Amino acid sequence: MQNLILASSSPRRKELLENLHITFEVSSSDVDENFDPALTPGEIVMELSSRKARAVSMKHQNSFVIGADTIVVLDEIVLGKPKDRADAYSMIKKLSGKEHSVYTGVSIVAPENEIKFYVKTDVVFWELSDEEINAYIDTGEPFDKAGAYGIQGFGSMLVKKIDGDYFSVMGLPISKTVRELRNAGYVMPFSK
Ligand SMILES: Cc1cn([C@H]2C[C@H](O)[C@@H](COP(=O)(O)OP(=O)(O)OP(=O)(O)O)O2)c(=O)[nH]c1=O
Repeated sequence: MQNLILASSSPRRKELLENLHITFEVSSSDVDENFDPALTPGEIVMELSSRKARAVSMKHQNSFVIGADTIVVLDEIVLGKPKDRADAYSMIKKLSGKEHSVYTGVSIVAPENEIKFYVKTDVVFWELSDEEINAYIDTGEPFDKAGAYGIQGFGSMLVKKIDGDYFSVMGLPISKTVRELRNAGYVMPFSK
């Protein structure tokens, strides 16, 4: 029986994997999320996802461990999670009326190998009034999310257009993740 572990504290990533009705454990560990500013966005999210997966893999040998990391990039500036309300306001204000890219990196540490990849999705926000931005922050939704919004919640109202993978914006490109899990040697049981 192969053991699958999601190395993440994100409820969204857990939900996306649960949709497949496969058995897995959740185990996360704190890793240093600082990165070399010379890296490209794709390299950043692959490096951070790999740190998360490798940290958990050290405690669970012979398992398939999935780590992921999501960032928002606007005009080459990386937006992570907002520190406070003012930071959330400033991020959403910058995103208003513009296109940005969401990068999610995934790393699968398998017993024999490690596979890393990233998915880039372009998202366009409506032009937002200060009132709309403040009302959105009042929902409390921005605080644990890269770019200070969640496309799957109230944040869906901010989004005019998306080009790419919706699930990747939510935090895990589930379809490509499954394909790469198979490539890493994991046998997908399509049972309930
Ligand atoms: C842009 C966007 C991000 N997010 C979330 C996905 C991630 O959970 C979070 C980015 O932070 P991450 O550091 O990628 O992940 P995390 O700290 O939530 O969880 P862990 O490191 O334990 O895996 O932002 C959404 O839920 N919806 C969105 O639309």
